[in-house]
Amino acid sequence: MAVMINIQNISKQYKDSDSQSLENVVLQIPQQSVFGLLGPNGAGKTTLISILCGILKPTSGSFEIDGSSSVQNPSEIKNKIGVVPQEYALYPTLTAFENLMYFGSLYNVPKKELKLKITDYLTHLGLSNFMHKKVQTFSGGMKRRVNLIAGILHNPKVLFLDEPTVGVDVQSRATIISYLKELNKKGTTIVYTSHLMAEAEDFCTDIAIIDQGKIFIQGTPKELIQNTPNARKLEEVFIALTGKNLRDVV
Ligand SMILES: Nc1ncnc2c1ncn2[C@@H]1O[C@H](COP(=O)(O)OP(=O)(O)OP(=O)(O)O)[C@@H](O)[C@H]1O
Repeated sequence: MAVMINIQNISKQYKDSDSQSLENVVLQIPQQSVFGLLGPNGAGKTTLISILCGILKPTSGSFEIDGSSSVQNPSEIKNKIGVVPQEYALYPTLTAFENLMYFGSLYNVPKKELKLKITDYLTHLGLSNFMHKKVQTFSGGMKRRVNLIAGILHNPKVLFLDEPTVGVDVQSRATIISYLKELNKKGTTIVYTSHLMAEAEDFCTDIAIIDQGKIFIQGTPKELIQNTPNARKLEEVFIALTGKNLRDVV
């Protein structure tokens, strides 16, 4: 197995917190996998993804992406990854096209190439008729699709998505997942978080279940189901490992 992301003993404790949000996380994410990072609320998924994207610094530990080290070559990593955050990162008063021209220019994609790409991606994701409309008039599903395009304009080798289908209708979700599958087929490694177990079971080639900052288990959906007594689907594996207790914290 060729490894795309190698995570070595990452721990994270936020400044104002008395417990660790990640504790000695060790993970290997295979090249060209669709890797699902699953866990209950507060498990540490966003924290881990934010560290891998360079948005947060770990308290200890390091990682490599495509052979580039987070300690020695963080700027090399920046060019290899794309990020689709949970919150919309779009300017509401700009059009979809203007938003994407802005995000593409941050990665120095040449203007002519950028225009062609934006038109192509918006068309593929069913938004060709809305290209020049302001994003503030868009539905949640339309914003999610523009948010996704913003993360892939520079052809990243690895794409991180934090709950890319949250709050969207069935149609938008199907469009997003099938587009991501196409990207993956062409070579992009995808790391994604979700609370939707059926979606993850269908979409992911590999899964890690995280809870209270620790990785519990890693494997293909099939392996995880086969290795859990009486489980027929991923949701049952998830409940068997993480329990039924609510994870509300204030
Ligand atoms: N900025 C912060 N300061 C202090 N603690 C934080 C901060 N951000 C997250 N935490 C804590 O770190 C832990 C992990 O949070 P994180 O957001 O990574 O979980 P998550 O798995 O992404 O949850 P969700 O599914 O709700 O998005 C939680 O206990 C959370 O309260």
